[in-house]
Amino acid sequence: MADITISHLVKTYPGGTERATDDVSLDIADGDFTVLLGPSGCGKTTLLRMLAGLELPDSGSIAVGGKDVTYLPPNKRNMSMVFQSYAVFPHRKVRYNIGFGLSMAKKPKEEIDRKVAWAADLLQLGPYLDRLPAQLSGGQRQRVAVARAIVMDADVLLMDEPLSNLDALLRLNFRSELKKIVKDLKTTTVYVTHDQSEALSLGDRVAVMRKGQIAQLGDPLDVYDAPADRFVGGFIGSPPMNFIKAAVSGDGGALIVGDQRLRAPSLLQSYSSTDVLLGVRAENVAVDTQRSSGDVPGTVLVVEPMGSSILLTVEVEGQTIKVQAPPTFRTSPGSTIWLTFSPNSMRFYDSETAMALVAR
Ligand SMILES: Nc1ncnc2c1ncn2[C@@H]1O[C@H](COP(=O)(O)OP(=O)(O)OP(=O)(O)O)[C@@H](O)[C@H]1O
Repeated sequence: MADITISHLVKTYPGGTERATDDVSLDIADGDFTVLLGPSGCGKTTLLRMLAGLELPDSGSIAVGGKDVTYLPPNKRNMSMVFQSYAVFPHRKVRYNIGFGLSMAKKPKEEIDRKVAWAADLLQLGPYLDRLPAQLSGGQRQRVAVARAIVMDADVLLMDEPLSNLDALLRLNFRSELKKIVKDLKTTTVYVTHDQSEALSLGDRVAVMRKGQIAQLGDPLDVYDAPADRFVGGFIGSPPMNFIKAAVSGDGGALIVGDQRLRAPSLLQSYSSTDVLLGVRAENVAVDTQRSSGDVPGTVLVVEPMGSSILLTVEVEGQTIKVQAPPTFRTSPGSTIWLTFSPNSMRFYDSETAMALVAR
């Protein structure tokens, strides 16, 4: 069993004024693929490096399989790490690079050969085993780094932005390959990225980090569908979630957006006479050129055909939002269109704290 229990990890770098991780606690089940996601500087690499033993926390603890590893050196933790920079030895052949960790661990040659062949096969590196890294493409070099990590039979696989040096297409292809490989291996994996689409596609769970803390932890689709606060809604999704200033009527029955009154969901009944933020995803706004079927008028500012949809920038009651219209929808800048917010996909946030409203 290689479940991970992270408890109250605090880390401030020497000379730093802010905590790089600020009381982070996280439980990761055996075999789970957990993604740490967040903007630059939010502390995800620091958390990963503390898991690896490359940094020590000021306080808090890390247990793997029930064993406290907080202050163990990296080589005593049975973890493998894949870095963003590949970190392959340039003057050594692919074969040597993949088997490096096993050689260091003084494994028998026969075992090293067998595992290198297995990993090379899995990552389609068989034909390149006798090449030098410089004779490989970026994607192939990244595969070598992954192969080197998986031959180790580690309890935990740690990956720090492993796809960030690849171009967009390669990244997309390798992402799905990586997902399949890690799923087959069933190794507990912690993966750091600032790319929200990578987090959504790869993770069993995603921990969205902000300023050294976990802002939300959950199934990627749940986090996408119901962000815990405005920060998470704005960070996950492309385009980000729309946040529209609104108010609840005095009787709690209506949601007021500018001059428009919409039926308020039952959640809002206990928030009568309160200013709220309405959160709605671009794909959950229906559009029509006719008033009859729409609730709220908007003025089209920008029309961007995306192939499978049309992305509209629309001004609604003095606020700008993004709307994803079907590819057949025809409009032009300056036109008035009618919008309907799908009731089940409306989310509500406190207008001051920007935290999701809960039933009360
Ligand atoms: N070696 C270091 N010395 C001092 N401060 C550091 C060091 N490494 C990171 N920090 C600081 O700690 C905070 C968290 O950094 P960290 O690298 O963990 O963030 P991150 O989310 O991984 O960012 P990125 O995506 O840019 O790598 C930042 O404010 C950063 O400036």
